[in-house]
Amino acid sequence: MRVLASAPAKIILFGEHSVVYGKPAIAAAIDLRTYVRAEFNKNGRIRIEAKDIRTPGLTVSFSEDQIYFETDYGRAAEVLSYVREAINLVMEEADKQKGVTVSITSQIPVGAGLGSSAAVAVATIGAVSKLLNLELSNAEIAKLGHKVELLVQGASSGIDPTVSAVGGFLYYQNGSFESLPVVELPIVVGYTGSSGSTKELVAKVRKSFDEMPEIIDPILNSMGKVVEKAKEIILAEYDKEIKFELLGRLMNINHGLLDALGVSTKSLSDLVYASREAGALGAKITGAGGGGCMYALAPEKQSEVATAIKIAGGMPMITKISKEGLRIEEVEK
Ligand SMILES: Nc1ncnc2c1ncn2[C@@H]1O[C@H](COP(=O)(O)OP(=O)(O)OP(=O)(O)O)[C@@H](O)[C@H]1O
Ligand SMILES: C[C@@](O)(CCO)CC(=O)[O-]
Ligand SMILES: [Mg+2]
Repeated sequence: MRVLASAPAKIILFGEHSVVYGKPAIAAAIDLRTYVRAEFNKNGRIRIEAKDIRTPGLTVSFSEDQIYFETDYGRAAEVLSYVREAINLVMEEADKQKGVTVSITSQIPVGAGLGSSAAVAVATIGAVSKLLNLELSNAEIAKLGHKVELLVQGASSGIDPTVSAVGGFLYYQNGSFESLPVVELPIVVGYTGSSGSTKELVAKVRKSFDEMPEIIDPILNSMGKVVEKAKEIILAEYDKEIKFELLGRLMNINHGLLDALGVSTKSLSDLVYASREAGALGAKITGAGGGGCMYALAPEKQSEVATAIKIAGGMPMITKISKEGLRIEEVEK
């Protein structure tokens, strides 16, 4: 038997980082996907084929007629830890230990704030649980995805695996979520081309919080307030124009607060300011930061903002919200 599952990337519209401290956040699944194929194998081992992930810790040295490869196996194995933990949790849940081969292909840039870790965990849990005949709802898969992120990262709010499993537009707080009506947002995502590790960025914010709680706590509280206000605006019966203008202002405030937490970089802020100058109503980091992506809200200015992002050295992506979360694509008996 073979199963192919897929799960989407996400953008965090408002509230990354503060969501780890129990504040609310708003996120949407987008139309970039990670595909995971799972099948039984005969050798009884877990085999992971990650087709588009770079191997860290690889050193190659050349002499005239020979090539030497040295691998830091610890670092190479670490990169697959989201997939390994996802497979282990499903096997524990099913109370079965089987030889399974998992093969991954992904459209989502890695470490770029678009939830590649959550998508790979959710698609793996989806494919392997179907293979083992375990009937799990998408909400249960989201919980297992959250466990995977906690095991690998040490800290995670759970918003990324939840939005990847459930899809659509979500308001999330402390493990509970509410689906919001899908507003077609005219956004442009800008990718700096560099990456940041969520585990390290969440740890960096934690360190500042522990060292200067009297300064960091009010910033996190403000972020929570920005999210509450954004939800109010999304649900209000305003004209689109007013809605976008207000949401744009809140995005700019949220970006400033993220910068104050120390998770922006020069290239991220360059893309943010270039987008605003090209007519975006708002622009901010999306995801953990430290590199990766920002997004801009640019009604009727999407192509101007995309060009400005390109000129500022980034890679623009015009994406749509994906109503669908985890999807079982194929089951071959
Ligand atoms: N296609 C893939 N195959 C295997 N592992 C992957 C794949 N994509 C992502 N990962 C895992 O996820 C890690 C990146 O996760 P990380 O949480 O740091 O960034 P992100 O999820 O892309 O961004 P964010 O968490 O800010 O949304 C990679 O180092 C790797 O361990
Ligand atoms: C930085 C963070 O808030 C979002 C990463 O996409 C981490 C988390 O919520 O687990
Ligand atoms: Mg992640």
